[in-house]
Amino acid sequence: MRDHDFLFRGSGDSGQLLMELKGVSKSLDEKLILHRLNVQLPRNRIIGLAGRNGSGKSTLLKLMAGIWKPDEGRIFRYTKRISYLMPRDIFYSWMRVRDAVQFYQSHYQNFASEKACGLIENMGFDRKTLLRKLSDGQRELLMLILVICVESELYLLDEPLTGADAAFKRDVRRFLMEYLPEGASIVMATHLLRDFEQLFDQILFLDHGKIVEKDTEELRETCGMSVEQYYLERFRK
Ligand SMILES: Nc1ncnc2c1ncn2[C@@H]1O[C@H](COP(=O)(O)OP(=O)(O)OP(=O)(O)O)[C@@H](O)[C@H]1O
Repeated sequence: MRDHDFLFRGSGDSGQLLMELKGVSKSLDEKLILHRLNVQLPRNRIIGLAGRNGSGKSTLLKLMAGIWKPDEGRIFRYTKRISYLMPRDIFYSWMRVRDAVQFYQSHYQNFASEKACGLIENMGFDRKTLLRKLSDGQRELLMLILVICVESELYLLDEPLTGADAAFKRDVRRFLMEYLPEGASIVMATHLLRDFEQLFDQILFLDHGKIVEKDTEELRETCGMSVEQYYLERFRK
């Protein structure tokens, strides 16, 4: 297997795949960001996406989401039910929690309103609160709840949590395990490897435009390393 190839072990059956990238390259402002990537996204996996600042994580997620097109190569999507959470939310500051819910209700046919309202209440949100009065962590959590409640098969999450405290992150891990629709997959770009590695089945590291894939269980068992330790070793230079 070439270093930049990510091939899910035992796969090859596109029926079990949600997406496949073949030879995908992308340049921005004439700078090569992603170079001939081969990526397969299977069902029922939580996949971390890691790499240094500027390594191309957001670029890759935008390509997967169909927001940007590759310069070279092809992306095969085997599902149309893809939800993308961008790193910054798009809501106006005059909006309240209930307006954000309504925005999702009116924009996404497959938005599970009842589930969203229940979760929002369970997580302690008041529907009347102005979004600008929420803390960064609360706002991130709200956006995550809304996006997970769009019933999808693939969730592309671009740094969903940056301002969350430890207890919050624990709640979010539980929330993702519990409320992710059956068989759905997540690709989550994050710098918070220590916080989320227990959640990840696999991890994709972006390194100089290429991808290195690791099975997290294998890393722990065979190499005796956590994802974060591996990352620090590999990206030391
Ligand atoms: N719209 C754009 N136009 C030109 N260059 C861009 C654009 N967006 C990103 N870039 C550049 O592409 C490279 C990859 O950016 P990207 O945002 O994908 O990285 P990232 O891994 O998500 O970074 P971070 O971890 O800091 O969020 C960076 O060098 C960035 O400056």
